[in-house]
Amino acid sequence: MVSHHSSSCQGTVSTLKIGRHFHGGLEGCSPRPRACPQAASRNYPPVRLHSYQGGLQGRAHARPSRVQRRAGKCGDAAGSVEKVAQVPTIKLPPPDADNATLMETAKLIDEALQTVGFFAVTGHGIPREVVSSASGSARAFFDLPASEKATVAMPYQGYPYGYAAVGSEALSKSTGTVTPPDLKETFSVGPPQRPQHLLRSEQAVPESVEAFVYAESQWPEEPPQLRSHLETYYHAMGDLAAYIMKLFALALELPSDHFEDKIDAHISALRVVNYPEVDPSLARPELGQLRAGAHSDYGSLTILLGEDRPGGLEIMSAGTWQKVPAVEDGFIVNLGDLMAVWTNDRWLSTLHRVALPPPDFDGTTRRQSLVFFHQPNWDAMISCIPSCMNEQADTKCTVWIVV
Ligand SMILES: O=C(O)CCC(=O)C(=O)O
Ligand SMILES: [Fe+2]
Repeated sequence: MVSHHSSSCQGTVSTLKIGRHFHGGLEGCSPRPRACPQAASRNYPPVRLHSYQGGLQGRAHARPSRVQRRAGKCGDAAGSVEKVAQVPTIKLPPPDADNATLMETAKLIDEALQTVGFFAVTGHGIPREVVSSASGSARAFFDLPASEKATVAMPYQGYPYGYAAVGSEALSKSTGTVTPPDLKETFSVGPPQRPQHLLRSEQAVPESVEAFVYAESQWPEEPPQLRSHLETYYHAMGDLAAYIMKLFALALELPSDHFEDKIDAHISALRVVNYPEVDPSLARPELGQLRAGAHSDYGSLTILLGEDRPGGLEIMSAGTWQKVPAVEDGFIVNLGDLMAVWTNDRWLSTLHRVALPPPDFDGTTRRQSLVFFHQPNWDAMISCIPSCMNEQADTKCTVWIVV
C-alpha cells in the first residue's frame, strides 16, 4: 500500500506498506530489525522502518545487492569450499588519532567495502574479559536443558527477542530460496535501555514501533550473569559500531560526525548463535540444509565474533563461495543492506552463509557466534549520500516510509 503525505522537502513522501517483521519461523526472516520482503506481516502490526530518500525508491525492499545479482544460484555443496576470501584485516587506530591516520584507515575500509563487503578489525580496544564473559555465558545458556531455554522462547511468531530452537529459521528464505531450516539455535536481545530518543522525535511514535522496536528482551534465570555480560557486550559493540560509522563518514567524504545523530539511539540487536555438533553418523543433514543459509544482513553493519571450527562463515565473492577465517583478537565486520542503500550501492552487502562441517571430520564441530546487528535510530532518514550520487540515482526528494 502506498500513500502520500506532505513533507519538509519539495517532493512527496510515499508510505510503502511492507511488513517489518521479526520472527523465528520458517518464513525466513530472522529475529532482528529488517524489512522482510518475503513475508507479509500477518500476525504482527507492520511498523515504520527507516526512510529512504534520494532516488532509492523501491530499493528499501527486494533489492538484490550487486553481489547477489552476480551470485546466481547459491546452493552448491557446502563443506567443499577451499578458497579463502580476501578479507583484509584493518588495525583500528585509537579514536583520537590524528586526522591523517583516521583517513588512511577510512580509505582501507572504503576499498574493502567496494570489493568484498567484509573486513576484519583489530585494535578495537574492547577488553578480552568483555568478550570472554559474553561468550562463556552464552555457551552456558546453550548448555541448559531444552526445557530451561524454552522459558525464554520468543513468545509468538514475530516477537523479536528471546530463544529460538534448532529448526526455527531458514535464512535463505530471505533471498527467495527454499531450504530446510538452519542447523542453529539462537538467543536475541534488543537495546538494554529504552532510548530517550523516542520522546524527542517530532513524529508521534506509532504504537507498533513502541511495541516492536522497543520490545522487551527476555532474560532467563540461568546463567545468572548472562544479562550483565551480554548487556556489557552490547554497549561495547554499540561504541565500536559508532567508531566504525565515523570512519565510514570519512571514507564517504562526509564530516566525521555525519552519522552521529542517526545512530545515537540505535535499535541494534545482539544475537548469540550456537551451531550444535553435526554428526552425520547420527543424523544426516537434509539436502540443501546448512548451519545458516545464504543471506545478506539488513542493517547498517554487522560485527561478528565467530569461532574457527569446521563448518564456518563463507562469503560469495567473485562468483564463488570462499571461507572467512576468524581473526585472533579481532571481529569480522560486514555491511548490511541498509548501508548499501545509503551508499547507493557504492558499498556491497555481500551474500554469506555458515557451511556444514565436512562429513568426514571427526573432531568437535560445535561453533558459537556473537552477532551484533547494528541498526540506526528507528526514525533515521536514509538519504543517498552526496558522494555516492551518480547518473543512476534519481535525485528527486522521495521518502519511503515503511509502516
Ligand atoms: O555465525 C556466523 O559466522 C555468521 C552468522 C550470520 O551471518 C548471521 O547470523 O547473520
Ligand atoms: Fe549474516
